[in-house]
Amino acid sequence: MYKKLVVIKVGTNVMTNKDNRIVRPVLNNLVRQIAELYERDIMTILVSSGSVIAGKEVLGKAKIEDTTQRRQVYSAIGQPRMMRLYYNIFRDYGMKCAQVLPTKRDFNPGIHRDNMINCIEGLLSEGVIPIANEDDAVSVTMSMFSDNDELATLIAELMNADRLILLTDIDGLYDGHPENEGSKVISNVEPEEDLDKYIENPDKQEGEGRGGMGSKLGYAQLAASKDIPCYIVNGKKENIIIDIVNGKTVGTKVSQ
Ligand SMILES: Nc1ncnc2c1ncn2[C@@H]1O[C@H](COP(=O)(O)OP(=O)(O)O)[C@@H](O)[C@H]1O
Ligand SMILES: N[C@@H](CCC(=O)OP(=O)(O)O)C(=O)O
Repeated sequence: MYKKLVVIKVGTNVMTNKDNRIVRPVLNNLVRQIAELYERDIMTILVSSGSVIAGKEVLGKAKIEDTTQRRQVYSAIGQPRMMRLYYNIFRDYGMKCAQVLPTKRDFNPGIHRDNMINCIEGLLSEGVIPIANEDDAVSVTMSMFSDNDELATLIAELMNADRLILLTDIDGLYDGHPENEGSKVISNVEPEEDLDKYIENPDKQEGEGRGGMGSKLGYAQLAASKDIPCYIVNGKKENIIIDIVNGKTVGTKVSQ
């Protein structure tokens, strides 16, 4: 069995370059660190975005006009591509991974929730890394998470994780516009702190992910309020996950 459980969420922006192409070395680097944790008996549940952008890479500009249907189609094409990438990289590290695609209603108390716990527990007990993403192919409006930061927080809570790590494309939460020279990363945040004034509204194109720093911080604070320390850190940095687990001060830590 394992000693600790960590939930790691990787956003679309982390795994793509400025042309919105998926950068494989970023995924390699992520899996390398998960494999290192595994050797230390720390199991990971990976929550990975990327299916929409992976589908867009294949299909290009779609003829479908309805934005919901377009997202469903991109994701249905992209999700198996993401899993093929992960499957191959995990195999290179001598590890196994598996796919879990929940919708929001699966978290309501009841049989779906119990089944999901059962499956994830089974995978972890076999040393298999569960990779979760929202089931974008079937979840629309009511059954959608606001974004994968919400999914990661719900999974961390569901599985009593010891830590939640939200990998993004920036060093943490800044105390001003991230591009202003004077802005600095806030190292520690408490669950009840109101930091809305620091959040810049996102301007995202289709496939570039959902949410934004505001919702990320909100979910990090929610996890922290349930006694799960959460880290908002730059997933493009080489050893960021290992640094957190080794107790280094990196990015923004949200905790009680
Ligand atoms: N105060 C802030 N500090 C840091 N980032 C911020 C802030 N306000 C807005 N942002 C934006 O939030 C983005 C990260 O959120 P998001 O795009 O949702 O990431 P992800 O795709 O990883 O979930 C950053 O790239 C940055 O442009
Ligand atoms: N489920 C979607 C991503 C949704 C999402 O939350 O994206 P992001 O803000 O990049 O974490 C996908 O796989 O493309």
